Amino acid sequence: MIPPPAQCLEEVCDAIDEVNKLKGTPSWDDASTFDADKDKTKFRQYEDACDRVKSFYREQHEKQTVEFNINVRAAFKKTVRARMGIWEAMELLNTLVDESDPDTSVSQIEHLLQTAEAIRRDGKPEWMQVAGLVHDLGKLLHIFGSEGQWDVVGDTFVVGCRFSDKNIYPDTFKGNPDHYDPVYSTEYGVYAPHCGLENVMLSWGHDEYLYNVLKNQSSLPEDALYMIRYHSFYPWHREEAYMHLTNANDQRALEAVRAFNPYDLYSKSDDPIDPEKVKPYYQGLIAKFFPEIIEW
Ligand SMILES: O[C@H]1[C@H](O)[C@@H](O)[C@H](O)[C@@H](O)[C@H]1O
Ligand SMILES: [Fe+2]
Ligand SMILES: [Fe+2]
Repeated sequence: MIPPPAQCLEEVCDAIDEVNKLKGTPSWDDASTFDADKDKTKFRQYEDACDRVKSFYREQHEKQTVEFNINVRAAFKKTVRARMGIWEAMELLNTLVDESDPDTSVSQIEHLLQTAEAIRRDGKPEWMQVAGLVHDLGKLLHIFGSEGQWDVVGDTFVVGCRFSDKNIYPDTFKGNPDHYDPVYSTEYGVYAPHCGLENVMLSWGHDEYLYNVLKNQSSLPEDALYMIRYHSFYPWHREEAYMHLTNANDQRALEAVRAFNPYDLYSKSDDPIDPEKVKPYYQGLIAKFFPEIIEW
């Protein structure tokens, strides 16, 4: 049945939800029941974090300049770092211990599987399970030869305009030369008001890298790519910083990322998973959304 023409914004939104339901794209209103029983005060306690986490962020906040971000993107485009499939990439990543993360001591493959399994248990669509499965694979950058962990892991933020004090450890940006730049230190910096996040340079790391690798090498829907690209952008998706740079399209992205976040964060306390047990299931999903070999 063709729905009657919509009268107002609310009806337009309802109509979009209706179409999405038909397509199997979830509406994010009924996002997650998964985090209800989690004690959220146990996660992301940066004030109480160990020195490893604090010094990680000091270094990252001092070194992620506009200049670095322009150069690293140019270098990214020049080469293919490796050729391999998704599962192989997950196994390779397993050697990394993330210095920025106060909440997980499990290996990276386990974190990916815990995220995917939590999404699966909640009855979410296959593409979202896959987003969970791969979302941190960008951390491979560290194995391919990044400068350190500061250009791979951790929360992301905008470069090219004033650093928001909603970032964690905001004082540490005083060590970043951009903090004193006459343009980069202003509210809008190099950006026009509401230019949209796609036109904004986020600090370089596993989100930006993986998004760029997968956008042309998967059949994942746009919402999955938003989840990958913005999952570490806590100052935005949790603290609502940088809203002066977003446009209407980013609203959809925000809903998708917020729907994804509890699975990423709160599954860190779930029971361990044996990769071999779930491998056949996820290899089936991988085959649906990715070519056998990815150019990393
Ligand atoms: O420490 C964590 C970790 O590196 C995650 O992979 C990233 O997405 C988070 O934003 C960050 O806080
Ligand atoms: Fe991540
Ligand atoms: Fe994660």
